[in-house]
Amino acid sequence: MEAIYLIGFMGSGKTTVSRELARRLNVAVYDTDEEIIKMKGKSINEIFAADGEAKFRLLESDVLRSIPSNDAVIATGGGIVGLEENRLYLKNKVNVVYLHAELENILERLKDDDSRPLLRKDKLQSAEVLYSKRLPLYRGAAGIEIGTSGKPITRIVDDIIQRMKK
Ligand SMILES: Nc1ncnc2c1ncn2[C@@H]1O[C@H](COP(=O)(O)OP(=O)(O)OP(=O)(O)O)[C@@H](O)[C@H]1O
Ligand SMILES: O=C(O)C1=C[C@@H](O)[C@@H](O)[C@H](O)C1
Ligand SMILES: [Mg+2]
Repeated sequence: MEAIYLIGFMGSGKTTVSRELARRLNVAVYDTDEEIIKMKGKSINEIFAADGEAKFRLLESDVLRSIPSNDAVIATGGGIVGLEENRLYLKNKVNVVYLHAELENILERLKDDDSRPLLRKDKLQSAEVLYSKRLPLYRGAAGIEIGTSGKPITRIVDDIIQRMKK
């Protein structure tokens, strides 16, 4: 099976959906954020604070390329589409799924979660700017778009399985 790459904004459900989707398809699951956390032995907040976002992006790009592109579901970080080299890498993959959620839903999902350095409470205005900037990048990189607002995880997984190419 060609790997399924999940892309989308923070809180769109990539990590949550990837686990259930991999379980259903009986394949391995990877998460670029988790791989980076394991590699560095630090949280994303700590990596951003100590090394800066640019360094994190380089690591993320390396990690994306190190993950097998067969028999796997891959949850990516919300900012993976920031670098052109990653957009081009994903463009060549068959199953790139953009999980779409309205910003309003995202902020509600993440209101008690402070693990994302680019979505701090004092930065909500910039979240809107980032969301608008990223939207066309996700849509440009993905061959499949799945709406997630108001949908339970099992339904999102069903929708992906129905639309994936083998
Ligand atoms: N369809 C959904 N309905 C309701 N809550 C959801 C849905 N999808 C995800 N969530 C919740 O939103 C939160 C964030 O989800 P998750 O960590 O999977 O997002 P993510 O896309 O991996 O974000 P990031 O880019 O920051 O890694 C979790 O608490 C999760 O339970
Ligand atoms: O959207 C983003 O830029 C990010 C999303 C998360 O998955 C993490 O990769 C990190 O918090 C940055
Ligand atoms: Mg995630």
